[in-house]
Amino acid sequence: MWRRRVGALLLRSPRTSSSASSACQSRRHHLLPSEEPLALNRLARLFTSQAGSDGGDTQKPFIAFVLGGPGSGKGTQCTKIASDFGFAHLSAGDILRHEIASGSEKGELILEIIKEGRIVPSEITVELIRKAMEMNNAKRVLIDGFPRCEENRIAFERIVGTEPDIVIFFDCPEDEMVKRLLGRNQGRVDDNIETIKKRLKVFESLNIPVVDYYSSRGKVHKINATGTADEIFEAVRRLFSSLRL
Ligand SMILES: Nc1ncnc2c1ncn2[C@@H]1O[C@H](COP(=O)(O)OP(=O)(O)OP(=O)(O)O)[C@@H](O)[C@H]1O
Ligand SMILES: O=c1ccn([C@@H]2O[C@H](COP(=O)(O)O)[C@@H](O)[C@H]2O)c(=O)[nH]1
Ligand SMILES: [Mg+2]
Repeated sequence: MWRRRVGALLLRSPRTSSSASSACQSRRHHLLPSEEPLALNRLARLFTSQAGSDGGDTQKPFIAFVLGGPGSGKGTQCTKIASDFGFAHLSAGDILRHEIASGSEKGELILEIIKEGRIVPSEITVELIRKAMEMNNAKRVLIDGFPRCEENRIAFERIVGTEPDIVIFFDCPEDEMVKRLLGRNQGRVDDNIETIKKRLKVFESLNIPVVDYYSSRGKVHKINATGTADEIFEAVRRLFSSLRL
């Protein structure tokens, strides 16, 4: 049942991508039509490998997108959710930084984009996330810091063939986010005031529309991200305890 739906979604023409692509990246970054059957095969493997004890039927993982501005505390809260609620934590930013560290040609392109606070082409990020999901083979997945823009969202839904079950949105004032980022001290190339300003602009103009889209579909859970990490996690804990996982 699930795989049939995946197939239908993958074979669907990308109806909305042309209008969304200009808002995020140029169209040359879309998957070529000839690549789609390959994606379908890979995806069939992904969800076939998750057959549970329900007679071998494929089982879709529970997916939570975790969104919020730079420094809103997504990574901090995801670590806690993963540990208390048994989720795999896939940070899109970490996955991209891992690709940079691998020394690949793709990594060089990613590094230049991250330094400028821009958004990496959708097919690069979605493919890396898809691979990470396949390797994790988890039944509950947090996807931290993705999708960054409408084009990312559409590419994920088309290539992975599903929507998130829920979207967590950490709502934090800009001055607090800037303070946290400048104090993070993890040697990130984008934790400097020039890049932070660009990231905040990109967040407002491209990421908020994704939150609005999922709000209109009733999927967004907004969490006040001010206060201590433990105080915020109390609200997060209440939410996750109320979910039927
Ligand atoms: N509630 C909080 N109060 C104060 N500092 C916090 C809080 N939550 C996280 N931090 C700190 O703020 C910094 C940014 O947090 P974190 O890395 O979790 O944010 P993020 O949303 O993942 O950021 P990015 O989008 O840049 O990856 C870290 O140094 C973290 O320890
Ligand atoms: O889906 C994504 C996620 C991240 N990026 C780029 O990486 C940096 C850092 O991301 P964090 O989530 O803050 O770790 C972000 O500013 C983007 O440049 C991306 O392009 N797409
Ligand atoms: Mg983070």
